This record gives sequence, C-alpha cells and structure tokens, in this order.
Amino acid sequence: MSAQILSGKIFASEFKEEAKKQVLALKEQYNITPGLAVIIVGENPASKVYVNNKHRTCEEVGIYSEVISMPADTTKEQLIAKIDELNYRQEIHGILVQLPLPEAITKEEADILNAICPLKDVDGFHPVNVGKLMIGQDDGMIPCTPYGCLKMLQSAKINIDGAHAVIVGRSNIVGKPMGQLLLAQNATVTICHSHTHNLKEICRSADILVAAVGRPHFITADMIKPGATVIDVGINRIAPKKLVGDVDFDNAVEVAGAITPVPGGVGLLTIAMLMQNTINAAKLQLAK
Ligand SMILES: NC(=O)C1=CN([C@@H]2O[C@H](COP(=O)(O)OP(=O)(O)OC[C@H]3O[C@@H](n4cnc5c(N)ncnc54)[C@H](OP(=O)(O)O)[C@@H]3O)[C@@H](O)[C@H]2O)C=CC1
Ligand SMILES: Nc1nc(=O)c2c([nH]1)NC[C@@H]1CN(c3ccc(C(=O)N[C@@H](CCC(=O)O)C(=O)O)cc3)C=[N+]21
Ligand SMILES: [Mg+2]
Repeated sequence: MSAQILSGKIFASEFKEEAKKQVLALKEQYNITPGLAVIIVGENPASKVYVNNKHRTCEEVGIYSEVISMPADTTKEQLIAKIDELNYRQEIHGILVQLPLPEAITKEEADILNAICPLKDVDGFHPVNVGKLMIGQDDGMIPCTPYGCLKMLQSAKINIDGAHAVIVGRSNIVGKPMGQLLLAQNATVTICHSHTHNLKEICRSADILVAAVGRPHFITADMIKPGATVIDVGINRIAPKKLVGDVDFDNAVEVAGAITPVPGGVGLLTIAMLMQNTINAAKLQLAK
C-alpha cells in the first residue's frame, strides 16, 4: 500500500486561512495590521526565491511586508544598526534576517540574531525564545519549520503522545527545536547526527521520522518502519530546476504510512507559520 501524501499545499492553505481571519480580527478590534520586515544580505539566488515567496504570502494573508536588501559587503555594525531601526518601528512586528549570511559575516551570525528584539523574533532564533521553548513557556516564538511540522501532524491527526520520534539532524533551526516540540507533546525523542551509531536501526524504530540533514536521498526505504510517518525537511537542488528532499521518496512512499513530498511539503508550511508568528508577535506587542 502506498503512503498517505501529506500535502504541504493543503495544510499551508488551511493555516493561511486561519491567519487571514486573525489579521482581519486585529484590524477590526485594534486597527492594527501585522507587519514583517525581511532583511536579505547579498545575492544568494535561493534566498531571493524564499524571500519573494514570503513577501507574496504576506500579501495573500493581509500582512504588511518590507523586504530590505543590503549589499554583500555589509558589515555586522551596519546590519545591527538596521535591525535596531526596525526594533524601534511600531508598525514592524516581526523581523527576519534571511540565512545564510555572506561568508564575511557568517561568524557574526549569533551577535546579529541576538540584536533582534525577542518580541519581534519571528524566526524564534533568539536565545530568549530558544530558552522559552526549552522550559515550556508558551509566550515565545517557535521556529517556523518545526512549528509547521507539528501543526501538520496535529491537523492530520497523527498520534504523537507516546510515539517514538526520531529526528535526523541537530541544527538550531530545525532538529533541536523539532525535538523540543515533540517532547512537549509527549513523544519519546531521539535526535541523531553525523556521529550517531546504528542510524538505520534507530530510524527503523521511529513512529515519526523527521529528516533534516541536507543530503539528497539520505533516508532510504530500508530505514523506515512500515506505516511510519515520514517528514522530509530537506531542500536539495540537484539540478537547476530539480529540487529533492532528504528522503528517497519514490521507494519510501511504498513503506511509510504517511509522507511529505518535496517540493510541495514542509517548505510551504514554514512560510505559513511565518505568517502566524508575525500575527503572534503583533498580539504580544499589543499586550506590552
Ligand atoms: N523546508 C524548510 O522550510 C527548510 C528546509 N531546510 C533544509 O533542511 C535541511 C537541513 O537544514 P539544517 O538543519 O539547517 O542543516 P544543517 O546543515 O545545519 O544540519 C544538518 C544536520 O544533519 C546532520 N548530518 C549530516 N550528515 C549526516 C549523516 N551522514 N548522518 C547523520 N546525520 C548527518 C548534521 O550532523 P552534525 O551536527 O554532526 O554535523 C547536522 O546536525 C537542508 O536541506 C535545508 O536546506 C532548512 C530549513 C527550513
Ligand atoms: N532566517 C531564516 N529563516 C528561515 O526560515 C529560513 C532561512 N533563514 N534560510 C533558508 C531556510 C529554508 N527555508 C525555506 C522556506 C521556504 C521554502 C519553500 O517555499 N519551498 C517550496 C518551494 C521551493 C522552491 O521552489 O525553491 C517547496 O518546498 O515546495 C523552502 C525553504 C526557510 N529558511
Ligand atoms: Mg543550517
């Protein structure tokens, strides 16, 4: 039997509809339009595609958005000065600095992200928000990609409580927060990485398998328990117009119980949750 396809398109449109309603309600009750500023530094072509997608989705949902393009030779000080300006602007509720940063300021990434006011940190990368997620305080910002994966699992009524969730990848933006979110929903969580022994066996014991590795076809069908839910976070461009995930989809789909495609999967959820986080940020700032 072939797996249920968890369509990012369908779930994302569901989440965007919810976002639209909240935008209208904020407008009606408080005369506030949520506002998002996205900063893009340098000329990364993939980043440009994502930033355009974000801008377009803001329009769709009724969120005000600004894209701020800065040259590749921008210094850390110049970037932080721009962030500060946005921190003080009342009509901007969310600030996102698109990653990766140009090589010259890659080492400065932590200082740069820490300059974003935690209340406006719609990526959920600021240590204050990371800490809130870790200790279960629910007034922080949750990173968009894992947040979208969780919302999709819940919307698809996939059981998390008591399930073994295996996450391959331990980045701060996907793997670690995904683990925290699933743990908070009472999954038993295993986080794997490049030093993990017996990866295949561990993956095969997963009821929910999340791949966030960044290697095409890394998760093969023999690593999947029959009937498991497989979430493919990976985005790998293997040819100018060919995008694949981390999962060998064509074979995995015959083993899994449910699986997300790439493209048309988690990436769309990420953008939908960015909309939700911008709305959440506007609500938090209203309360301050
Ligand atoms: N769909 C979306 O919205 C998003 C997609 N992505 C995509 O998701 C993927 C992962 O992104 P990100 O988390 O930033 O990636 P990183 O490169 O930051 O992390 C990759 C992780 O995979 C682990 N890994 C690498 N090789 C192996 C291996 N052979 N066995 C086991 N683990 C391994 C690394 O282990 P170690 O720590 O030991 O090095 C690391 O923890 C990328 O394709 C990225 O483009 C990212 C963000 C959003
Ligand atoms: N500060 C920051 N926040 C991020 O959330 C962030 C980031 N930097 N840097 C890069 C990663 C990656 N990411 C994606 C967003 C959308 C799609 C997406 O829309 N994907 C579509 C289409 C992709 C395409 O056609 O290229 C799909 O999978 O169907 C993918 C990946 C957000 N990221
Ligand atoms: Mg990374």
